[in-house]
This record gives sequence, structure tokens and C-alpha cells, in this order.
Amino acid sequence: MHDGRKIKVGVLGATGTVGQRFVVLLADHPFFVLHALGASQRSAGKTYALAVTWKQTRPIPAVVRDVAVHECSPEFFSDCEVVFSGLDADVAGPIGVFPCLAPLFAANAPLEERFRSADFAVFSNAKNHRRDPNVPLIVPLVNPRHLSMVHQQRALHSPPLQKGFIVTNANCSTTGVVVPLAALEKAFGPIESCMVTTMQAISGAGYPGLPSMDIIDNVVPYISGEEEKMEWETLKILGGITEGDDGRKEFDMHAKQPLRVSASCNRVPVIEGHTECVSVRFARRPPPSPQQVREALLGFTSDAWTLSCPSAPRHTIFVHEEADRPQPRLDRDYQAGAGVSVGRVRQCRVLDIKFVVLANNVAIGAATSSVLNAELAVCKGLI
Ligand SMILES: NC(=O)C1=CN([C@@H]2O[C@H](COP(=O)(O)OP(=O)(O)OC[C@H]3O[C@@H](n4cnc5c(N)ncnc54)[C@H](OP(=O)(O)O)[C@@H]3O)[C@@H](O)[C@H]2O)C=CC1
Ligand SMILES: N[C@@H](CC(=O)OP(=O)(O)O)C(=O)O
Repeated sequence: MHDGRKIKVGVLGATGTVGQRFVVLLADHPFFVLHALGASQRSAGKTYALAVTWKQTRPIPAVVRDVAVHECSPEFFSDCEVVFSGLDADVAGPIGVFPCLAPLFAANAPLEERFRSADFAVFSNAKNHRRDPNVPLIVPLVNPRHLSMVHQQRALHSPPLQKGFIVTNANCSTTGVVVPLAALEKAFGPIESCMVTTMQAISGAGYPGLPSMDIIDNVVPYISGEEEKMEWETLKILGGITEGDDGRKEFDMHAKQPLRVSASCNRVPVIEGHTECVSVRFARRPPPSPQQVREALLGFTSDAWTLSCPSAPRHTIFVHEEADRPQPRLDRDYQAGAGVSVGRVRQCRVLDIKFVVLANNVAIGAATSSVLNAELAVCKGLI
């Protein structure tokens, strides 16, 4: 439970697409107070207003306009307990080398590990640590119970940490699909197969992102690494945690009932909001009807809402009845982009059920997820 005190927090990568979202969400937050901002050497030493290319629809919050941007080094964040990372994946952490629980203070060590080793709670958007066997990959509307892995992460670190840890949120397209899948598994038991085709917004590629000549009047049927991330991350998020005879915990990757996921990812000329066409086959026979599926999606409530996390959406999944919704331009800002929208729930002639899901890639797909994860960590006494 939150004890009422305001926890000082910093943002790494504060000038980027995701970083700006963090700044907006944290400028006036009931649990957190924004205390320090970090970015690259290009930005360090400037005020935030001078360093950032501000792309939000509201003005830069007054509390940060004149704050100095620092390099992302723990000494500049020493008063903070928590850092939110919107860092470029090239500097956030290593790729594919795990476990990495040694102390990392060296100036050239990956940035998120340096902060963890200095006993900060790190909430990251970057992909680097998602496959780490001791790092929870949390979609806050789905699997906050995985936060329990933080204790093992701290204990296995050398030296063991009192407060530090890394928690990541998922890829923005993974986030959109796992919310309805979790609701359906809760209501009807395991899903066996899932086919998903994405139409992903340009903002997912950061700023300035794709050249206009590549994306206007066009669809690009490839996003590097995206399909692999969706297929792998879905299993970690929807799976459980098992404990070996030695007491060591492991993510089971949905092993009790294997789930096959096939993803096809496309970039489309939309600014914000990833749309995904999803078909699923259930293990149970006969499968639920479209009406039963609609009711299960509508009735799904996240632990984040039950625990009264301030950023949790009232409707985890909003189910549209209109035949032509959800649409990114109309539906991406509903509930400040913190929930997901589902529509067109119907029978699938190949699998069982198909539907469309819309998730705001820069809100629940990125910064809002991290902030909710931190709110959950506070409510669960991890911070
Ligand atoms: N955009 C999206 O929808 C989503 C993005 N993500 C992930 O979030 C992260 C950020 O993405 P996004 O905001 O789009 O990226 P941007 O390119 O917009 O921003 C990157 C940020 O990282 C900073 N940075 C770059 N190099 C360094 C360095 N050497 N040291 C310190 N800071 C540095 C930049 O600072 P400076 O301005 O000084 O260069 C900037 O603040 C990425 O890992 C991305 O994969 C995850 C989900 C969704
Ligand atoms: N790749 C996503 C955004 C992103 O940065 O994903 P990840 O956090 O998995 O690297 C997109 O282009 O829409």
C-alpha cells in the first residue's frame, strides 16, 4: 500500500518519444515526484526545454522546463529511488547475454545495469532485459504476479541488492495482444494457437522515425525483430512461475499447455495506436461463442485496478459493438490510452474466434505500462 509519501524519480532518455510521455505522466503524480532527467551527451547541460524536440499535444510541464538534463549516470540521480527508462536499446543494456547479475559500475557498462547495481528500481521500456530469466516482463493489466521474481533477482545479484532491480514492460504490439488473450484464458482455459497481424503506427519507430517517402501512401510489411518478440514475449507473460527443488524460480513460458503464436507485423501510415487482427483456437471443445467471448473481455478486471493504482483504466478492455471499431484515430486516447479496445468479435472459420484489438503504443504500449508497473511495485511493497 502507498503510505502517502512522494517517491523521487528520474527519467532516462527523457528527451525521446517515450521519455516525453514519462514526463507528462509524472509531472503531477500521486505517488511520484519528478526529480531528475537524463539523456545523451548531446542533451546534457541544457535545460529540458532546450534539449527536447517536444512533440506532445500539451505544453512542456512547468516543473521540468528549466530543469537541467544530465548524462545518464547514477551520481546525477542520487536522490531518486526509482528511474524510468525510455533509453535507446543500443545503450539501455546488452542484447542476448544473460544472466548479467554482476556489479556494473564501469563508465561503459550498459546504462540500466549501472542503475540497478547502484540500488535503483529501474522500470524499462527497452527490449534488452526482457529475456533475462530473473527479470519480470510485466504487462500491468495482465501479469503483475510476476513481480515476485524481483526478490530472486536481488538475491542473485553480486553483491545482493537491498532495493535495486530491473522490471521491463513488453513490446507495444505484444502488449496489445496479451491483454485480451489473458482475459480469454482466465474465462475459458488455455489457448492453443494465436495468429496475429499488426498494423503498427509510425511513432513506434521513435522520432523522426521512418522517412516520409517510405511511409506516406504505403504499407511496409516488415519491422525488424518484431515478430520474434511478439511470439516469444507472449509466452513469458501468459506463462506461470515454477519453483525447482533448489527453490529457484523460473518462468515456465506457458509450458503446461503449449501455445503457438504466429505474428505478421506491418508499419502503416498512422501516427499513434497499433491495430491488430487476432484469431485464436482454444484447447477446450466446444469453444466459447462470440457472445461468451465478448462478455469475458468486458468482465476482465486487472489487479492494477483492484489495487487502486492511480493510472489503471476502469475498463481494462473496452468492447465495441459498432461494426467498424476500434479505429486508431477515434479510440487511441480513450482512458488516456491506458486500456485496450477490442471490436469485431466473431467466429473464425479456420481457428475458433477472431477480433480486432487497438492499443496505444506510446501509452499502454510504453510509458503508461512502466508507470503502472511502478505503481504496482509500490502497492506490493517492493519500493
Ligand atoms: N516508441 C514506442 O512506441 C516504443 C518504444 N519503446 C522502446 O523505448 C525506448 C525508447 O524509444 P523512443 O522513445 O521511441 O526512442 P527515441 O529515439 O525517441 O529516444 C531515445 C532516447 O534515448 C536517449 N539516448 C540515446 N543515446 C543515448 C546515450 N548514449 N546515453 C543516454 N541517453 C541516450 C536520447 O537522448 P538524446 O535526445 O539526447 O539523443 C533519447 O532521450 C527504445 O528502447 C524503444 O525500443 C518501447 C515501446 C514502444
Ligand atoms: N518496435 C516497436 C516499438 C519498439 O520500440 O519496440 P521494442 O520496445 O520491442 O523495441 C514498433 O516499431 O512499433
